[in-house]
Amino acid sequence: MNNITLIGMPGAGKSSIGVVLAKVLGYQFIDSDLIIQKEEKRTLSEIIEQDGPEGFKAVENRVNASIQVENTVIATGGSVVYCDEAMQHLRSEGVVVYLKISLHLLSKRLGNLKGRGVLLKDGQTLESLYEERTPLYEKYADIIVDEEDKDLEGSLQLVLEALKRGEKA
Ligand SMILES: Nc1ncnc2c1ncn2[C@@H]1O[C@H](COP(=O)(O)OP(=O)(O)O)[C@@H](O)[C@H]1O
Ligand SMILES: O=C(O)C1=C[C@@H](OP(=O)(O)O)[C@@H](O)[C@H](O)C1
Ligand SMILES: [Mg+2]
Repeated sequence: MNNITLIGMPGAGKSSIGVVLAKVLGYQFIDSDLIIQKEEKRTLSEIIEQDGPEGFKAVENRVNASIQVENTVIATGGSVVYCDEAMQHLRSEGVVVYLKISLHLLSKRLGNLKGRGVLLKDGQTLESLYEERTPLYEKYADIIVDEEDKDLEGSLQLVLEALKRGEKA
């Protein structure tokens, strides 16, 4: 209960903002990507390579749906919004914050998508992935924080302010 779950595109800052957010609030921090790796005893890229995108989503759903923590900031992987059971669970255990970043900024921030292990269909562009996922992030978000063009500290402040206001999407 009382968890803060961060969702958003890969590179939006869920992992890097999440750990500092937890420090500021006196919360614990977990990154569900790291839990997946620990439980599977494989890296994310190994899981994607060996099990394919659908296999990875099944693992991602199972692991995220079984997270049991309190007063914890949870940084999820960008593809968790394909996992409805996991998202319903995370929503029931606290507030879900969508870290929104513009496609323009994201393209500048992200280098090699494949190298980062992003779940792309063959030939899919970042733009098409962004369009596919945006409605899903919006659907599951209680709060949407637009990072605009802030640095990490600036984005963190925006998240803290939004949480304080308790803005509902
Ligand atoms: N305003 C910002 N908010 C968050 N991260 C930022 C920001 N500006 C630059 N970055 C950089 O973008 C990257 C975000 O990566 P990461 O935290 O791994 O994202 P995610 O977990 O959402 O994939 C980091 O290298 C971080 O330093
Ligand atoms: O968006 C994606 O398809 C993915 C994002 C990654 O996490 P980050 O969002 O933390 O980069 C990781 O879960 C996996 O490689 C797939
Ligand atoms: Mg991350």
